[in-house]
Amino acid sequence: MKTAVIQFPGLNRDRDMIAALTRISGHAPLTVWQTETSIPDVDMIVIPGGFSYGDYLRCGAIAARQPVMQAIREQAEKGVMILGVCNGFQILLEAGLLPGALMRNTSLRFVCREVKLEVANANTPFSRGYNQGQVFRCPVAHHDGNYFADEETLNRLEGNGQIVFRYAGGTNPNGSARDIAGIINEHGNILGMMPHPENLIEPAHGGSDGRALFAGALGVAL
Ligand SMILES: NC(=O)CC[C@H](N)C(=O)O
Repeated sequence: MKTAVIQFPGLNRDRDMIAALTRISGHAPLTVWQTETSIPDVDMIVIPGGFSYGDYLRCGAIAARQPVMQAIREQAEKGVMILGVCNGFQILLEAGLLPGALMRNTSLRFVCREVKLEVANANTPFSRGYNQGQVFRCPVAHHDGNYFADEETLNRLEGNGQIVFRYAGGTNPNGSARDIAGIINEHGNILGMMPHPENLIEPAHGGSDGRALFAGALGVAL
């Protein structure tokens, strides 16, 4: 399984993502800078978290308009798996690759803590490493994680099984509609999620609940 990690100025979780992908797949991902207009053939492209362009304008808005996004769009159309985590999720929304928006947390504070996630749909390439309904631990760290979409869109996401992860056990940290933590596109190859599974993959992190996401997506053993 070959992977690529996209880099924008201001991201800070790219190193964690590269480490997670390397440890779990056994291969270092390619790194692709935002000015590239093509992406070599890989099985999964990851947009990691952080503060691209200092979160100016809106989180992810400037990154979403850089040249590499056209290349991501082309790969997505070919069916390549695209994963956006946190700022990566914000970028996918700003690029129109996923529906809805991420607004300021209802607390108006940056929230850095652990939450519980429930697998609302285990039948996707990104969640197949978990069981349907499984609840697992995952860290979050963001100030704009409050997922919003109009009722019609929320109903459609729900009806199609496009809500993949939900905050569980009253741990919704940001006010997201219907406790949404992660959604997938209709075609089933683009996933955006606010929490950071790459930060809980080995005992030194205090647990390895995030590992199944990558192992499942990459088709490797846990
Ligand atoms: N960890 C992250 O990716 C943070 C995303 C974004 N900068 C926010 O705070 O909402």
